[in-house]
Amino acid sequence: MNSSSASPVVRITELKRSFEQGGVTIDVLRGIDLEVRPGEIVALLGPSGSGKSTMLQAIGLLEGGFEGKIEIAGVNATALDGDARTTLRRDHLGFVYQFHHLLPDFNAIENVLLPQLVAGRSQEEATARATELLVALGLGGRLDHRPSQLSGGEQQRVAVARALANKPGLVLADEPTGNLDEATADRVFGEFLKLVRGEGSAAIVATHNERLAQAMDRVVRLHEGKLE
Ligand SMILES: Nc1ncnc2c1ncn2[C@@H]1O[C@H](COP(=O)(O)OP(=O)(O)OP(=O)(O)O)[C@@H](O)[C@H]1O
Repeated sequence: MNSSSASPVVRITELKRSFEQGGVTIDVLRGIDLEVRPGEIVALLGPSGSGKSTMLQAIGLLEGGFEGKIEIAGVNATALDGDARTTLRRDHLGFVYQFHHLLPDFNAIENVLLPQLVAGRSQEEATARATELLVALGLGGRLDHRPSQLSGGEQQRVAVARALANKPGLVLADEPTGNLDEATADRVFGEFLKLVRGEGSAAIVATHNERLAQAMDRVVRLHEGKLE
């Protein structure tokens, strides 16, 4: 089956999200439709405040309060209860944020192991997978370093390895290199793309950076609550 005929890893229909602030309603997402195919890497561009993070949080099943439909791997997530959503998220989604959110008391390999153990993988299997990913990201010599003993670029690489650990069909990345200097951001972003492509995962990557966006398979733009 080629990727154009494969069913989408995510399908969003008429996604809407508003916030009440001081008695005023702000309509941030005003009806978003998007389909992402397996292995497709989509850049989500838009100015600050346009709703990129809000959209990723909805797709990541991290927040309620929206209208519309979100299907992940063919499952209508909007119809699920909390536990079933958590399982769907764990089995199909990986997350990378602007700040690494690694656990400070655990070293690199443990940070990548933990989500796999939660998903029921054996310690041996999880260790092998974590090592494979960290080595692929050039961190073979940093496996037992804690986040505070790593550079910013290294911390983000560990966060990338953690996001991919459970082989998610879809990675959601919110400004994944936004906290790094330009040269480091370019390097880490290149490694991120290579690894995601190698793994065959799809991704939606929110960014301000037009140049990084052009390296992806497709660019969509958020403007006044709609995708262009
Ligand atoms: N919990 C909330 N309560 C009220 N308003 C919110 C809340 N979360 C987001 N907003 C508003 O929604 C709009 C979109 O925010 P969002 O963080 O999604 O934008 P963004 O495109 O990711 O911006 P940036 O690129 O600066 O991260 C903003 O105007 C923001 O103030």
